[in-house]
Amino acid sequence: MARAEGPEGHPRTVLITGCSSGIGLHLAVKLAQDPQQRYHVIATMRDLGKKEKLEAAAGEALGQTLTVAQLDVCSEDSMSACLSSIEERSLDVLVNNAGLGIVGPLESLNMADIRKVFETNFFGAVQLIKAVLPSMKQRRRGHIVVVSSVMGLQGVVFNDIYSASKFALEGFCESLAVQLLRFNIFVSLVEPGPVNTDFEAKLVAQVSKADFPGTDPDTLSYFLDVYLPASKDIFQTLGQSPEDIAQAIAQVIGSAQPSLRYQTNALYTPLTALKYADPSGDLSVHTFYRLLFRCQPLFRFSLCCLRCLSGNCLRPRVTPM
Ligand SMILES: NC(=O)C1=CN([C@@H]2O[C@H](COP(=O)(O)OP(=O)(O)OC[C@H]3O[C@@H](n4cnc5c(N)ncnc54)[C@H](OP(=O)(O)O)[C@@H]3O)[C@@H](O)[C@H]2O)C=CC1
Ligand SMILES: CC1=C(/C=C/C(C)=C/C=C/C(C)=C/C=O)C(C)(C)CCC1
Repeated sequence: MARAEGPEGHPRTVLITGCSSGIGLHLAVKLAQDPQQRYHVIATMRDLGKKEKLEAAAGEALGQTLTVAQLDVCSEDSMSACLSSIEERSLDVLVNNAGLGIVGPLESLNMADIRKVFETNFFGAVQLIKAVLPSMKQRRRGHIVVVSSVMGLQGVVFNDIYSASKFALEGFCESLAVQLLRFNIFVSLVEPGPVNTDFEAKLVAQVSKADFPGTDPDTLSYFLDVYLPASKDIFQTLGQSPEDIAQAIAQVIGSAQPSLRYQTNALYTPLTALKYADPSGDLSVHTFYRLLFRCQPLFRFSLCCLRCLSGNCLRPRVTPM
């Protein structure tokens, strides 16, 4: 089986979506600053007005091994314009990173916001992958990377829609991988747990503006008083950095025989493993239920232990004002 690398000595062209912040920004910079100069990065974002942060982080790589381009994954025109501008450089690696979060009681979410999450997280990736497949198949070479999530493997309470959008990506990639292997094209799902980027802040901002129509008091209390504080703990205790994820994705891209799945957070894997230990789902549901509703104090204690085990017990805790 041919290796996933490009032709000898030529840098591989990598297109990344969602590079205005977070994981996408860190990955674009990391690949563009590759010591062996193995990559030419096309770092895309939907709003070029936000490119300063990326350009500042890219330093001398800007204009050399890093090009910034506009791409809104929800717009077919934007995608076609971006892809045709790179026609002469056929794409070796596509990283579908762009994504949108949504959290809260299902009754309180409106269908337009629900659809926007699927348009971005799922159909945006589908549209791009569909567009690049013919040229990758023609060249019998390519690597499609999708930034999924632990929530694409195991649902999390009050993350019903977001998790569903990532499950959709998992089923899509799992199916595509078999056919593409025939063409020496690899598909890789990267599944981070909580990552400390703007992602969580955007969710908190959404929640602070929400008035939760159609939600009963008990559900609202479980969400606001139980889930949100526990979720904050999780980000503080288990949260990885966008740099950690960029490093993990760079290794996936540099692999000669990339796998289909890569979880990035060893502390989270016991939770995504539960459903394989008990296919009925009872173990997963009851474990999450107990972690959330039964052992709040113990859960926080166990998170503190996890934090200490992972060597972060000296990490300054930001206490809400
Ligand atoms: N943070 C976390 O805990 C985790 C995140 N993930 C996934 O990682 C990926 C990156 O998220 P992260 O870096 O954390 O968060 P950020 O919110 O920092 O990054 C999300 C990026 O997606 C972009 N984006 C959103 N909608 C579109 C669109 N229609 N077209 C193009 N770009 C778009 C955003 O651009 P803009 O600035 O214009 O909004 C932003 O650049 C997402 O797929 C997310 O689901 C997975 C596991 C954990
Ligand atoms: C683990 C866990 C919880 C929260 C998990 C969270 C909040 C995970 C976030 C993952 C993200 C942000 C993925 C993004 O794609 C609860 C429900 C609080 C309690 C039960 C155990």
